[in-house]
Amino acid sequence: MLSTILLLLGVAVLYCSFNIISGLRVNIAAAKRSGLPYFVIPISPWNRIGQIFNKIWVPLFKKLPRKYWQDIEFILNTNWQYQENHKVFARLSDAFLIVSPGRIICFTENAEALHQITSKREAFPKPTEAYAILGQYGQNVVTLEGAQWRMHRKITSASFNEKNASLVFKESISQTLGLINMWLGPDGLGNKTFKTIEQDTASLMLNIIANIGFGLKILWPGQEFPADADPRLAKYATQEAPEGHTMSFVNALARTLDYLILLLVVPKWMLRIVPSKRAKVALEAESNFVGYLNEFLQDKIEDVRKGNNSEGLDIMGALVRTSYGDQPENGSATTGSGKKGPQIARLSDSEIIGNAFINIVAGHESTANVLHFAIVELATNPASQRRLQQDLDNILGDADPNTWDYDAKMNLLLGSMVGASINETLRLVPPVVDIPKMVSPNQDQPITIEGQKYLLPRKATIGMVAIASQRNPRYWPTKPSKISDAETDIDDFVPERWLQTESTKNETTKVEGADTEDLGGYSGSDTSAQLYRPPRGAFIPFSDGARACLGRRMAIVELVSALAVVFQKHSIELAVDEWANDEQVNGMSKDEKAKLYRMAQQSSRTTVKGATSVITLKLHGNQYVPVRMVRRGEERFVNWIDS
Ligand code: HEM
Repeated sequence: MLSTILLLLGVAVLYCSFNIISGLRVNIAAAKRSGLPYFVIPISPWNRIGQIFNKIWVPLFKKLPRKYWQDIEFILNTNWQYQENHKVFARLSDAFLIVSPGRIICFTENAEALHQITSKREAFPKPTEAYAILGQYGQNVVTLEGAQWRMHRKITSASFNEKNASLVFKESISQTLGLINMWLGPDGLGNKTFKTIEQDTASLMLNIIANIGFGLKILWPGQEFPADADPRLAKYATQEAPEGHTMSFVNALARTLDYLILLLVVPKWMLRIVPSKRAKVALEAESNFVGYLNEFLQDKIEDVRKGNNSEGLDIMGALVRTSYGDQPENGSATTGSGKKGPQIARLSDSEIIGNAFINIVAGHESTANVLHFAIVELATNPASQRRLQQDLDNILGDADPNTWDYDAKMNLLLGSMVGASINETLRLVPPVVDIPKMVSPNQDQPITIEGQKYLLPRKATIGMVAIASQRNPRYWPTKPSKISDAETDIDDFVPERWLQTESTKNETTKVEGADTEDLGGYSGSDTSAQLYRPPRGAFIPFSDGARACLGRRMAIVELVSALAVVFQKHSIELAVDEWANDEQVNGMSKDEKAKLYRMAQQSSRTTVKGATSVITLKLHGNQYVPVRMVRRGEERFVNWIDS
């Protein structure tokens, strides 16, 4: 008996070893054919099990002679895209392959290559398995490919139009005024240190998408539920758990997002039995959140059946109408099943919930991260903050934000330091650092870099390392760094670089076989015509092509309005409490204050460098940059530092 077990084990080990070795040989041969530099690694950096057992196999791998791992040591760090970014490509090549027995990954930061990849959706589709985490509550426009994706994209994109962008502008202004009230405190004077800027910007963006996208009114502390609002929506608004729930809607969503990976990776039955507080909170949050979404779905079905229409993007209404309305939504007409007559595409309830979930998540976390980093960077770089305020004075004067006109002001703001600061933040700390694609399984695909053709192996995964091309000095105007001994300021926050318009580097090469179908969503440029235009492919914080971000115009409008409202009448300063209290600061000379602020600037820059990418790039754990909001004219530092 024992010998049979041993024999079977031996055969299994031999079979696995054979598969590993032959897989590696096939992949190395394909990598050689590609013409790109390649590096061999025993376990793919995108292998989930490899990631979990990182601490075991990596030290073993490093026991091999240095020459086998020194070039690719960076890849063993899961946060390398943000920490190393362009430096890796400068050392290795604009595009290179990482070859393991199970997979080939092509990492590239080359703008020409990135432009070709995003322009040809069928040759370079999405590797849908990488999106499993976002499909937990139902398949949706982010997690699908092919004909199903096309159907979801057409249905969801209908709401993202320019008419709704002006509603987003209005709502963002009103919500940001609510946030400012909270930051200034009950006496309205501000100048108190707060450490919650990341959570607060997340609340702001959640309030905006919940209201404008779903008609849900979430309240700031001290606000009351409007008397004329639909009473069915009151339960989403409160900070307390309403009847039938053990957590408020906002809390359930925030905790579900915190534990999204845990909820995906660990089976539910295991989470139920393990004696862990995290597991308990994760399950409670998820059950509350899914409960809210289901109740919301039922309310919307009732509305659609009664013919009630909501204002705004009404994303849930658009989704529900495809399945429960008489008329299919724009573009959802055919599934191409080959039967006579057009087939009406209908989303299942789980797909409706999946798309609602993805729009709430995608619609608030990324935008909140960008606003958070933009405010922190402007506090860290007072000269840029002052220049931004000058532009705001010229464009808006001291007009009440509630009277700002979208058509008259939006383009002016986009072409000013406001647009420049948003772009610079997206360049340096984009929420998505590495956008995954793959080579179609049918055949190898050619790409051209500087006139040279390369052949990307079929089925290879692609990492479009946006954050590296966005820090490649070849594509950007630079000057010597003012804050470090680096040769250029490419890694520094310098929004002023966007104000240089004389560049001629922006000619776009025509991509042969590029997609031509209009699949909805905003098709204009991400950057204002008044600002620097980098070469196509070098600036892709929202990705590009048919699968570019659906919400990019909405995000830009939210960010422009929020920054304009915050800085029109207020300044943001880094808090210095760690080194001196208010009384000590008041007694300091200018030189002493400048020295003090330099310490805060240094500390802020170090904290921002510690951001990590878990779904999106942000400050995880207990990291934060403490700041103060003050009324303009009452600054202690930012009205003169670095002048
Ligand atoms: C600054 C804010 C944002 C950034 C940087 C951003 C970035 C991105 C990126 C890089 C992608 C492509 C992801 C991939 O291919 O894997 C994407 C897709 C998407 N984003 Fe955004 N996003 C932002 C805000 C928003 C907002 C506000 C919404 C909606 C309200 C939204 C909805 C979506 C959707 C639905 C997709 C999937 C599109 C498709 O695959 O067809 N995003 N976003």
